[in-house]
Amino acid sequence: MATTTTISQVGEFPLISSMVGDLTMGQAVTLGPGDDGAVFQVDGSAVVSTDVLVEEVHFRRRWSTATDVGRKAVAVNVSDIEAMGAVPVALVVGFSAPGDLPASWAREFMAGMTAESQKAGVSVVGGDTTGGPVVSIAVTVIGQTAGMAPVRRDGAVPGDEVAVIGQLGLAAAGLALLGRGFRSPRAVVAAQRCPEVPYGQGRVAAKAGVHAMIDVSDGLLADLGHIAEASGFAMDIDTAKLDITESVRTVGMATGVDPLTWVLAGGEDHALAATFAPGTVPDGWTVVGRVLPPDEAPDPTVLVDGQVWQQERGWTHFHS
Ligand SMILES: Nc1ncnc2c1ncn2[C@@H]1O[C@H](COP(=O)(O)OP(=O)(O)OP(=O)(O)O)[C@@H](O)[C@H]1O
Ligand SMILES: Cc1ncc(C[n+]2csc(CCOP(=O)(O)O)c2C)c(N)n1
Ligand SMILES: [Mg+2]
Repeated sequence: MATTTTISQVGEFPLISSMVGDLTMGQAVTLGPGDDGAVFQVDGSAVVSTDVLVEEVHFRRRWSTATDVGRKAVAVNVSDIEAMGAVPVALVVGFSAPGDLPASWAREFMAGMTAESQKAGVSVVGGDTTGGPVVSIAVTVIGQTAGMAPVRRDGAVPGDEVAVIGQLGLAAAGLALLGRGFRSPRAVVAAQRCPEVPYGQGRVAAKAGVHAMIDVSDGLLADLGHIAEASGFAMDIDTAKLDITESVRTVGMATGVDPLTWVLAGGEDHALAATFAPGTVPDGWTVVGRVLPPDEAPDPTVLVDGQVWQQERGWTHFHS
């Protein structure tokens, strides 16, 4: 019977060597993995963000390959740097796993991180590896402002156009499918395994003078709600302007779910949502609503077709 080599059989330091062996460093990196710290240059202010992925909470090993999880760990982190209008530079990864994890899983996870890092233009410069009860991944990403002000959540003003770029609803539709034991349509399942982050578009928005921006990790309404609250103004989303992808409609029909609920409240697509002065929305972005003056809507909330949305607005941890 074939046996699988586990990470406990390999041992901590040989495991680390096998995980970092194929990493390549970008030009800004002067010292990569191997010392007590990594060293790299940033242009302007450093922008830092961190995101944790926990097995059975953010992914299941029977739903996603190690490569998918590695790619997702990079994508969800770089997405926050995009949302700040900054440029990603470096990542560090905390990796915990049970001793019986196949060593190949750990190596393929790093191959996924490497592939997505190359797509996003960022280097994995270091990390930490420990034992733990389940696979847990904590990635910290460092970006640079490179001559532009960081884009915050509190800059929306009445009259702004609310616009999005990237996918909406696919990852949630994919989760619904995987949870029911299906593996197709492929596009939605792929989006749940790893989102298609619109790399570079955060910077495009910053150059266009975007007023406020966020990445859609929990759900469009929940995340736009953070902009509304931070800025102190309400927004109205016009559902007729939302693009509901054909595959999301198909999954909705098959499962008896209104696909609009995934587009409005499904998390994990890591699209970008932002507000712009009228007429300044960059090419490729879709205008889906507007920021309202206080006399039209006094509470800083997100309305849907002018009405209060009575259903879920997005994902929250710790819900029962
Ligand atoms: N344990 C913590 N300690 C300090 N700050 C935290 C902690 N958890 C969250 N924050 C901060 O609270 C804010 C909201 O956190 P959250 O994880 O919701 O970030 P997000 O960007 O909205 O989501 P995502 O990372 O999924 O895109 C962020 O500024 C984050 O840095
Ligand atoms: C096994 C499994 N169960 C549920 C989900 C759905 N899910 C988990 S976290 C999250 C929001 C973003 O998280 P965070 O706020 O931590 O960035 C969503 C929609 C999943 N992906 N896998
Ligand atoms: Mg975010």
